Amino acid sequence: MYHADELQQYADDHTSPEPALLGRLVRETHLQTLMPRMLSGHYQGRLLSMLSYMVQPRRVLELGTFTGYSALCLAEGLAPDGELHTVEQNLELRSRVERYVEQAGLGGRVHLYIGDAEQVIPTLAETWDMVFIDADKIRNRVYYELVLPQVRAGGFILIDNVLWSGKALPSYQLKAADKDAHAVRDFNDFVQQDERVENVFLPIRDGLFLVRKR
Ligand SMILES: C[S@@+](CC[C@H](N)C(=O)[O-])C[C@H]1O[C@@H](n2cnc3c(N)ncnc32)[C@H](O)[C@@H]1O
Repeated sequence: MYHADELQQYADDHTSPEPALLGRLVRETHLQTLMPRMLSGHYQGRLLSMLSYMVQPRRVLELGTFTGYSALCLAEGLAPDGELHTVEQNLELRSRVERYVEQAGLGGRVHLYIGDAEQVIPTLAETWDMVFIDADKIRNRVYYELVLPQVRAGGFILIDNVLWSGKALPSYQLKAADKDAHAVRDFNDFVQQDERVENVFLPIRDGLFLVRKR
């Protein structure tokens, strides 16, 4: 048998390197933000990029931009006329995201909205090929129900942190007051019985749900 850390190291070592621009963004995020571990990082970022190249989406929606790491990854595989729309509630993150979007040559194709995702989603009159839900986990279900009608049949919703540091697992003794963890568990169980979609739970990093609208 092998240790989980060794497995992750091996997977990292056999995954294409992080583009230099993203490496700079990671460094800046660590130096200048309070919770740098929120960004997707090398391994999951390369997976998001790969999924984007596979789908070649025309319209991507992201909820929870943070410093823009996953947005840049998801934008890599956009169709030639594709656009990524990303929503972030923290105004202080705006200038950095916009700077990196420009440096990535994605100006005009990545649209950042500053505001609460629940308020912004209904204002976006788009049909999404791909949605990445990575904001406040307690509202995963709210976001899922808001975006699902806007996702095209056969389109994808990805949801991050569905393991919630292992607290999603039934053997973990959850405190009644741990509302985030209960919400993540309830959401995961809900998706599993939702006949509108097909789903695969990937136990990578902090858990990534792949959901396809039927
Ligand atoms: C886990 S981080 C996103 C990480 C980013 N997707 C990445 O992989 O690099 C979550 C972000 O969601 C934002 N957020 C939390 N609640 C939100 C809300 N209601 N509406 C919009 N953004 C929100 C937070 O400010 C934070 O920047």
